[in-house]
Amino acid sequence: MTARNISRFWEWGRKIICVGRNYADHAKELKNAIPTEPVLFLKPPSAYVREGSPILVPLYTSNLHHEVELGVVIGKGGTAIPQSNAMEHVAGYALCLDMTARDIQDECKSKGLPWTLAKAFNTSCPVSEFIPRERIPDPGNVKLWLRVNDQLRQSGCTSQMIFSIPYLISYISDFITLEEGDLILTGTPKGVSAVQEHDELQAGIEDVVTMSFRVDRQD
Ligand SMILES: O=C([O-])CC(=O)C(=O)O
Ligand SMILES: [Mg+2]
Repeated sequence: MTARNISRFWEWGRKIICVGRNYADHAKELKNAIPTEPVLFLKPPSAYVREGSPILVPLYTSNLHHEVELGVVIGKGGTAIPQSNAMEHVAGYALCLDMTARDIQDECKSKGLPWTLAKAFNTSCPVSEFIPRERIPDPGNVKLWLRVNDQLRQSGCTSQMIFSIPYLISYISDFITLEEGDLILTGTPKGVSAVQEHDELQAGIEDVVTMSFRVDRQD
């Protein structure tokens, strides 16, 4: 029997926990209040898409947005993890996109309904290759960027996060047990905008990784 390899965590079928409004500049651009506690939502493992496969625009949206985010891959599970030990639970990182049907999210927000169809559809979580934690010694200070058809749309630094990675791991694990292979999306900086069929998205963590995805309409 071969041991499972964390570097293909997206094949493990574990959960994807997303943090929203973790950058003040992004909360402001969508006219949301700055949160006093992390805003959490989930994506299913079927949301994963890897380079080489397209991001598919759901048929029900006419305003699909990109959100570039640092993803944290859990290496050691736990419940009620103290902040002081939190980084021992991290196996590594991945650059992620939190693809969002903004029109559907707006409708859900105004009706007080959950964001599931806005956030959790197939291909709503493009991910880069796995980045072992040694390659990002200070995850609280890395630059993220995203370009659409070679135009810079998002550029931010994880130092702008409202809630730090150790805080998020500790907070989430108080309510949702973290398991090896889980992924935490840590929120997006400002600059989110719409993408169309045939667009090319390129994103990167400065000096660490780049990835590219094409946008296609669903048949
Ligand atoms: O949809 C939103 O604005 C919330 C979110 O995911 C983020 O801030 O990254
Ligand atoms: Mg997001």
